[in-house]
Formats: sequence, C-alpha cells, structure tokens
Amino acid sequence: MYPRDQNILFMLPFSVPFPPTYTPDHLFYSPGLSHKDLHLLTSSGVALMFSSALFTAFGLLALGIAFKRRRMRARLPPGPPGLFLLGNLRDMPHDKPHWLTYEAWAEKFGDIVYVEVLGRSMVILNSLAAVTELLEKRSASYSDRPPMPMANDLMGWHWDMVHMRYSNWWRIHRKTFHQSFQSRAVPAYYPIQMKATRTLLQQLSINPTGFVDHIRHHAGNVILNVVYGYELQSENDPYVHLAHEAMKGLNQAVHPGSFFVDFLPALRYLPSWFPGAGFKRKAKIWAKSSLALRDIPFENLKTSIAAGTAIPSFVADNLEKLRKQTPPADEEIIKNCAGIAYLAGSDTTVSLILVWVLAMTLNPEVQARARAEVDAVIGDRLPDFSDRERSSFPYIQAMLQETMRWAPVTPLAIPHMNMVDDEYNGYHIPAGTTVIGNIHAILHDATMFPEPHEFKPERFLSQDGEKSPLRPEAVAFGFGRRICPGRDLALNSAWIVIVSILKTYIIDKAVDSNGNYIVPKVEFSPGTVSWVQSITLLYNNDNV
Ligand code: HEM
Repeated sequence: MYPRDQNILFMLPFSVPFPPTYTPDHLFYSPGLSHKDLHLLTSSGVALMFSSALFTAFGLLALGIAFKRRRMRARLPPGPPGLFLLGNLRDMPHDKPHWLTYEAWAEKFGDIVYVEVLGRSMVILNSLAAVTELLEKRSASYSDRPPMPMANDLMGWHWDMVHMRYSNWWRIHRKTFHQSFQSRAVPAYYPIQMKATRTLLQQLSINPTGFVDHIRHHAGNVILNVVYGYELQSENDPYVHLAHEAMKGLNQAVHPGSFFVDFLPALRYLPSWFPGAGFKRKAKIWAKSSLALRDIPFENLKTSIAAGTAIPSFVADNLEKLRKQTPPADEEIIKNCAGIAYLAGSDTTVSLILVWVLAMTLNPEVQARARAEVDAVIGDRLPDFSDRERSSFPYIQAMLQETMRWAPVTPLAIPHMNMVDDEYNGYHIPAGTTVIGNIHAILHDATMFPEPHEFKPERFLSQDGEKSPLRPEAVAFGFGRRICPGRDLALNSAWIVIVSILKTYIIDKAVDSNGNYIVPKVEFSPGTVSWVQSITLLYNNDNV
C-alpha cells in the first residue's frame, strides 16, 4: 500500500515543542508575584506589607532552624553542602536536564545523594542496587508522593492519580486502572491501535514532513478511543485543546520549587487579595482547566450513553459495571482514572517513538537489520499484532529495549516519598523525604552497559552462556507499587508503529543546500517527560 520504492525525498528540520524550562527567576519570583502584584504591594499599606514580611521571615527562620537541626542530628547521606535557610536551593538545576546535575553529584558523592531545599529533604538514588532496595523491596514505605499544595490543594489536581498521596483513595484508583490496562486486558485494544496506525501511515504518505504531528495524533487517537471511545479530529480537536490548557498550569506546578507555597504550605491560607498571594489568583484560573479536562469528556460520554450512541470504552464499560453494583461504586473514580490516562499516556508514548526515530536517523545499519527482520517474518503486506504469534522479533525487541535505555522518556520517573524514618547503608533517610529514582543514571551505568551513550541493540541479544543485562523496561516505567500501569499499552503502541514504519518508510538524514547530510544533535529537554530537541530527517529510498 505504501511501497518503500516510492522515490520520495523530504527534508524535515524541526524542533519538538516541550514544556517550558524553569529559570532561577521562576524560583525566586514564583510565589505568584507578578508586576501588578508588586504594585499592589506598594499601594496596599504599610501594615499589610509589614505583616506579610513578618510572616515570611518567621517561616524562613523556622526552616533555617529545622535545616540546621536536621543536619546536626542524623547521619544523612552525602551531598553538596547547603546554605543556612536556603539549603541547596542554589545548587538545584533549572535550565538544563536535572539528571545531568544529579549524575555529576553521583560521581562525587556516590549512589545516594542528599540535598535539602528550604527545609524539604530530597534523596537521589543513582544505582540499581539503591532503587531495588528502597523503591522496590521497601515499596510499602516508599510509595507516597510529596505533597504539592499548589497543584493539589489550590489548582484542583487532587483528582490526578499520578500525584495522589499513598492512601486507600489512591489504591482504589490504581485497582480500577489496573483492571483495564494490565497485560491481560490490553490485547482488547489491538483493533484501536491498528486503526490508528493505518491512519498514521496514510498521514505520512500525504505529508511526511508533518510526522511529529502525525505521531502525536496517533497517540492521542489511541488513548482517547480506549478511554472514551472518542475518535480524534484531524485538526483542532477540542479534547486536545482541553489537555493543552490543563498542562499549561500543571507543568509549572509540578516542578519542585516553582511555587513558594509548596515549601511553606501555610501560605495557602492567605486570602487571594493579600499582597504576594498572586499564586492563589493563578491557581483559581488554572483550576478551571484542570476540572474541565476531567469533566467535559466524561459528561459528553454520559450523554452519548444515554442516547444509546456510545461505543465500548474504559469509561462506558466501567459505568456499566458500576450500574450493576450494589451499593453503586463511586463514579468519580472512573472519571478521575479516565481524565489522567490522556495526560499520562499521550506525551510519553510520543516521546518514546520520537527517540526511536532519532536513533534510526543516526544508525542506518540498525534500521536496515530491523527492517530485514520485519520483511522476513511479514513478507509483502502490512504488519499487525498477529505477527507476534509467528515470531518474537528478537532484533526489534532488542532495538525497543535499547531505545528505552539510550534516552529514557522519564529520566527521573515521578518523585516518591518515604513515610517512615529509615536507614540505608548506614545513612539516615528522614520520613517525608522526596526520593528520586534516577532512571537515566541506572540505564547509563557503564558497568552494566558498556559504551552507554552508543545505540547498540545487540547488547540485548543474549549470546549462549552470557548473562543478559538488565532489561530497561524493568526501571524505565518507574518503581514498586507506583510503577506505570499503562506500560503494556504504551509498548504495544510503540511496537506496531515501529514495525509499520519500518515496513513502509526509510528514515534518513536530511541534506543541506550543498547536498551534505545534516547530522541531528542528540539533545533532550529537561522536564518530567524528556523530548528529543531536534531531528533532521530525510525519507529517501535511494539510500537503501
Ligand atoms: C513510554 C510510555 C510511558 C512511560 C515511559 C511512562 C512512565 C511512567 C513513570 C516513570 C511513572 C512513575 C512511576 C513511579 O512513580 O515510580 C508513570 C506513572 C503512571 N503512568 Fe506511565 N508511562 C508511559 C505510558 C503511560 C500510558 C500509556 C498510560 C495510560 C494508559 C500511563 C499511565 C500512568 C499512570 C496512571 C501513572 C501513575 C501511577 C501511580 O502513581 O500509581 N503511562 N509512568
């Protein structure tokens, strides 16, 4: 249908938009103060200003004392020395990927590093041994999330299961999610993934230069279809718009240090009109889009169900189950799980596929070997999931593992928090410490993965008598009880997209005006989800 012998040549320089980076300015300025707020501050009277300053001074003093006492009291893991009051605020990376700074610290201080920011302690685990011991084996104590007063209490994200505190309320969400996304359940979504992949191939054949948008459309189409039975519009989709609006605020709020109220939770009780309480006014505006994202698609689907026009989906099926339950279970749980699936599952899958595209651009010999395997198994037609019954596709599998290892999509996972005082290797980890599993460092550990920055799928092809290295998916989706529940769906999407593109396209570098190849840079953005910064591609079967 889309033969590789279509002699087409496209130059595709692009850069992928990624969530805003955070500068130190954000950090110091971000208690929500805008220029207007500062003006207000001057005009609203000396008394208010004085009480506000006093409030902040007391807060900072308390933090400083707590910081000093904690440092003196216990044998904390090593880390960069902090300043009185601020702790390690100034050491925290802001404008470059955090994992680079954390890896530099790991080299200096070892596989467990301690930092403290404005009284909040944080531990970074840089080795497989440390994450296995703490986040996996001691998962019962390490599965909480740090409180996020700005996002959860003020911006209405309390319904977001990803950042929910470890509780019965989270457990029931997790169970509901798991039932529909566990490995046994996801083959039910093959038809949706197949249909979306055929649409992707069609879109690529019409406009290969728009491949980033097409890959995004594919991921959105799969998840919205699975969750709401909703077919994504080709352009200006209202649900994509809702998610985009909601992400604007969330991206800022989940970044540690963006809002002072996250360090001094008492600030959330300030009235919105209070000088310096600009964060409360921002939160009020953002809360609308957070709730709209969750409620609008859900209510629309309920209208379709009532009209008898809804097709099966996560929400429709779960509402049906709920109707039969006595006493009826909580509808809100289904609404919450559905709302978060698009946010958690869309960008992550897109990022994984784009990392693969970059790897293929830079490693034509890997691409050729993978394509040969697809051709040998599938022959002269388009792939589908039944092909996996004919072959285990060892090279494709190894290539997918290497893609997850080479540039992990979520290099630092999502922060966990421990609930009890703990000891590890003779170090004290105070209860309430934010614990980061450094996926990037583990997957670039040269003792497990020699030449870690090279893209080498062969390392996952087990040779006779050789011990195969750690499978990246064992850490790339996080840890313990909070491990990503959407991983099987994501890996299936990535697999069908990869084999389908290999079957129909050749990915190559672009050429400049002098006819020279442009070698794309291997650069990734900071943020929870890391993005390939720029790729230049050329589809050209002359290069085969
Ligand atoms: C390549 C794709 C993906 C990657 C790399 C990824 C990665 C992650 C990571 C690292 C976490 C945090 C785990 C931890 O705290 O230790 C997570 C959590 C989560 N992911 Fe994914 N994810 C992907 C796709 C998906 C998809 C497709 C869905 C939805 C269908 C999804 C839904 C979730 C949810 C709901 C959580 C929160 C789990 C909890 O806190 O209990 N993810 N993911």
